[in-house]
Amino acid sequence: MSLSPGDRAAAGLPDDRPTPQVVIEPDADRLARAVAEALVARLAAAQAVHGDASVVLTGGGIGIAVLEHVAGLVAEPVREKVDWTKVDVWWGDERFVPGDSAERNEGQARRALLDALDMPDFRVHAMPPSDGGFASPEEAADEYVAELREYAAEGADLPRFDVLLLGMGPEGHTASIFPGTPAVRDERSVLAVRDCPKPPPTRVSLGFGAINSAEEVWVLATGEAKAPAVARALAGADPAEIPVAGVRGTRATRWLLDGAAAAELPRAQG
Ligand SMILES: O=C(O)[C@H](O)[C@@H](O)[C@H](O)[C@H](O)COP(=O)(O)O
Repeated sequence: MSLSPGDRAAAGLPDDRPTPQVVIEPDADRLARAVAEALVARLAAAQAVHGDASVVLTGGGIGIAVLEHVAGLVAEPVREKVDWTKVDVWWGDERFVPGDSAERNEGQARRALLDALDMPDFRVHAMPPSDGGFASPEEAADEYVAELREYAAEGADLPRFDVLLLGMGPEGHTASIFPGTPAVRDERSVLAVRDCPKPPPTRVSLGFGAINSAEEVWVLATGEAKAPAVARALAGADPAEIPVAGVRGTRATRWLLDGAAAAELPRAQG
């Protein structure tokens, strides 16, 4: 019998998920290009098995750069094997600001890629904006819980996530789970986040339960400012202090780094 990671933890058993893999590209642009190619291949493979595919997007510089590179691949149809009408797009976190704000991860992703794809609206699962009919981030989080459930298999709360992309901050935050905040110990799949140290302060985020349900979790990091947190996370830091240390896919966890972000890893990893 195979136990879920949560059941294993409750039974005091060690985590049996695959060891994280580290991939290092020389610079941010080559990293974004390599991740874009890997993402297209992963989504095509998921469609070959399931008929459809799903990806969870992140905001942040490298997350959006990856989408721009995917848009470049889409423009080269010979290389592109994804049926974008059969890809569900979710978000790992979102800023609770008006829908037309430049701060929205959704808007950035639309401009970088989604607007260029022929995707049906029902496949694009943006987290609600502050002017979207939900008075608070708590209500917006509840709405996202309901949307996730609607796309889940019978009896489940979460749909299948084939790939979940995450950025990270220099202090180790990921999605909108920040060090030392209540979110690090919150079991719910979607969280309202207030007083976020990185502006804007009010956000909606997936929690660890939802993030770690993904088949593959890909952590993207570039630049020397991220190097200390990358090294601490991969050395097994407490997720309450370095939240990105707490992310794991059920089938794979990949740390996709540029040389600067990998600079403080021990030789065997870097
Ligand atoms: O809403 C956000 O701010 C992001 O989702 C956040 O988690 C981001 O991915 C990291 O802060 C990395 O951002 P950079 O790649 O821009 O450093």
